[in-house]
This record gives sequence, C-alpha cells and structure tokens, in this order.
Amino acid sequence: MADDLKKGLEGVLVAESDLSSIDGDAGQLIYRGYTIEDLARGASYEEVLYLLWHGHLPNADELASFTDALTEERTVSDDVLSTMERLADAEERPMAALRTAVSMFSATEPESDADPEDLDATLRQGRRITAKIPTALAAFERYRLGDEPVDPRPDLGLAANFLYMLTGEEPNDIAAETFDQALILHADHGLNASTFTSMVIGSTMADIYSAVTGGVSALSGPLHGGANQDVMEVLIEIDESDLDHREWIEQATEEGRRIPGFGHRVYNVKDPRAKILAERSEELAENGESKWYNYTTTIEQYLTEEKGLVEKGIAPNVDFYSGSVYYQLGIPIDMYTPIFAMSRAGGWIAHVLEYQEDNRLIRPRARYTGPDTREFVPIDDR
Ligand SMILES: CC(=O)SCCNC(=O)CCNC(=O)[C@H](O)C(C)(C)COP(=O)(O)OP(=O)(O)OC[C@H]1O[C@@H](n2cnc3c(N)ncnc32)[C@H](O)[C@@H]1OP(=O)(O)O
Ligand SMILES: O=C([O-])CC(=O)C(=O)O
Repeated sequence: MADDLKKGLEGVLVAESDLSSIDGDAGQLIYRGYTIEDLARGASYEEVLYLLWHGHLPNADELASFTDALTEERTVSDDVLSTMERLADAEERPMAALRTAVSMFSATEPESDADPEDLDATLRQGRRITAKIPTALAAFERYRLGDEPVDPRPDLGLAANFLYMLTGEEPNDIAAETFDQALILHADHGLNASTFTSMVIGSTMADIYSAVTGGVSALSGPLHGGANQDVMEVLIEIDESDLDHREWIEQATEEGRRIPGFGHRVYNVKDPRAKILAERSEELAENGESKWYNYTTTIEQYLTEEKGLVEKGIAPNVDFYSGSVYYQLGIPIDMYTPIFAMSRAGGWIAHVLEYQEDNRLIRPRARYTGPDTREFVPIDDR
C-alpha cells in the first residue's frame, strides 16, 4: 500500500477542533480543557452539553435557563409516538427506531426554513433533537413492554428523567448519578466514526436532523457504539456457559475470537472512560450481584496481562464496562447503543456547528484500481 493512502483515514487530520482531545498513550481525555475525571465527578450532563455547545461551563443562571429550554422541548409529536408503537410491534431494533425518530423530529421543527448558514438556528434545532431523543427512546421501550409511554417530568434532569420515563418510577440517587456520569463520559470523543459521519453530512450544509440521523446510523455498528451491547452479550454467554469464566476466555482466545470492548484506533492504553465505568460497575456490584463485574475483570486481566494485548496497544475501551453498569441499572441490553447515541448527539451537534463556522465540503478521494478505459458493448452484443 502506497504511503499516501491512509486506509480508514488513520492519523489523517481533517479539521481543527476546540471540543475534545485524546492522548492515546497517556490515556487522557479532555473536553475543552477539562479532564473527563473532573467532569464526571463534578458536572451534570447538561453542564457538559452547555460546555460543548457554548464554549464554557455555565454559571447557575446560565444552567437554569439552558435546562429550562431543554426541558420545554422534551415532548415528541403524536406521529413520532405512533411510529414508535408500530416499530415496537414490528420488533424493530431500538437503534433503528431511534434513527427513524430523529429523522421524523424534523417534521415539527418550527425553524425548518431557517437559512443553513444561521448557526444559532441550527443550535436551537440541535437542542430540540437532544431533548426529544430520550422521550422517543423511552416511549419505544414502553410500547415494547405493552405499556403506555410515561410523560417527561420537568423537575428531573435529563438522565433521571430518561430512567423515569423508561420504568415509570423515579430512579434512586445512585442510579440517576451513575447514569448521568455515563452520559458525560459518552458525550464527545474527537473525530470518531459517527462524529465524522455527522460532519461529512454537515459539510454539505444539509440540516442538523440529517447529520444526527447519520451519526446514529454510524454509531450502530459493532466496531463502534454497537460494541457495548455485544460486550453484555458476551458476559451473558459466559454466565450461561458450562465453562468457568476464566476457562471461557482462554477458550475464546484460542479460537481467535475478537472480544468486543477491546481495542481502539486512538488509545494504546486503557481508555480513561473505561476506568471510571469500571469503578461504577464495581460499586454497583458491591450492593448487588458481583458476577458481571468479576467476569469483566477476569477478561481484562487475562487478555491484557497474561496474553500481553496491552503491549500491542489493545486494552479495554469505553464499551467494555458500560454494559455491566447498564445491566445493573436494569436497562434492556439493546438500549445500550441508543443510550450512547442519546449522549453523543451532543457531541455530533457541537462538531457540526464548529465545522460549519468555517465550512469546507469534505470530499476525499479513492485511488482507482479498476480497468482502464474500454470499449462499451451494447446489450445485444454482450
Ligand atoms: C466507542 C467505540 O467505538 S470504542 C470501539 C468499540 N469497538 C469494539 O470494541 C470492537 C472490537 N474492537 C475492534 O474491532 C477494533 O479494536 C477497533 C475497530 C475498535 C479499532 O480498529 P482498528 O484501529 O482498525 O484496528 P484493527 O482492527 O486494524 O486492529 C489492529 C490489531 O489489533 C488487533 N485487535 C483489535 N481489536 C482487537 C480485539 N478486540 N481483540 C483482539 N485483537 C484485537 C487486530 O487483530 C489487529 O492485530 P494485527 O495487527 O495482529 O492484525
Ligand atoms: O473515538 C473512537 O474512535 C471511538 C470512541 O471511543 C468513541 O466514539 O467514543
């Protein structure tokens, strides 16, 4: 492969960004200069959204008017609800239902005829999308269970309100805080595949609904956001196996299975988000069932230390520990990737807006390896 061809765009710089920075060797992630550890410990998801969208952490008044604006936009149209019901009846996957919902939100967009160059209008549209995603997703889950959707509660923050709409019960403080932290950890991550997808769409000056729908689509794949569901499925496979979890991972490794939740294009060491989520998983295990956390630590220890994967730069990524956290919060397994999207929508919107401020159409090239020019043969002569 010639040097100028960067398969998978590895290492290629295509934009400047103030939003997030990853140090793949040190295992550090910052959003606009703040470490992910400080944000996860001290901020709410709404504060992080504000930081990403407005460039600074909000003061109390700014946060209050920002959360009010988000809260006001939580309801979704009856058309979206009935579509969620139909898709639930058809046993559609939640990520596909979410992709459809985001696309449908634009039908009730009050500023749908805004000039694409009006980035304040785009931000307001993005805020509407971000506020509505939890409502549509929770409604889909309720319909799947044969229940009616639960109306959003204006007195609850985005994370607690989502859990409330999902179950009909107000979550306890530990569940609400853990889930809020998970949303913070997933909000942004440089030019990952789904963010880049949104930026490519945004670079044509298409609307933000299209960009976020594209982001959801790209995130759904098992090499990207879909891995969090796959990790939990592996843990359940281990639980149901006749083998003990240590034997299971030994056998899986011998069979050459690629374990989801390991490996990353940018990190050569353990993802800092995985460290935080591992702590949350351990805490939940101390007050509940310990086996899920135990399975993950056994896999991590075996692969990284005994099989030496960490020396090859393959270590747990964010998806490795989020599954056992969500499982212990009682969230259905196929909602894990939509939850990732719920959070990452904030990052997609931030990157699209940042790029559109000084927009240039994104349009790379492929090296042509097909035949040289040849003679066209009419169909009757072929
Ligand atoms: C939120 C996120 O998107 S985080 C990533 C979520 N995805 C996953 O967890 C799925 C599992 N992981 C993977 O498939 C990959 O590590 C990716 C897709 C994340 C990164 O892919 P790339 O940067 O293209 O790395 P690539 O697939 O080329 O792998 C490089 C080497 O690491 C190995 N490797 C990568 N991931 C793993 C893994 N999970 N288990 C074992 N080996 C792995 C590959 O076999 C390859 O080895 P080789 O050079 O000896 O052939
Ligand atoms: O950065 C990436 O390639 C994948 C990832 O961890 C994320 O999107 O959070």
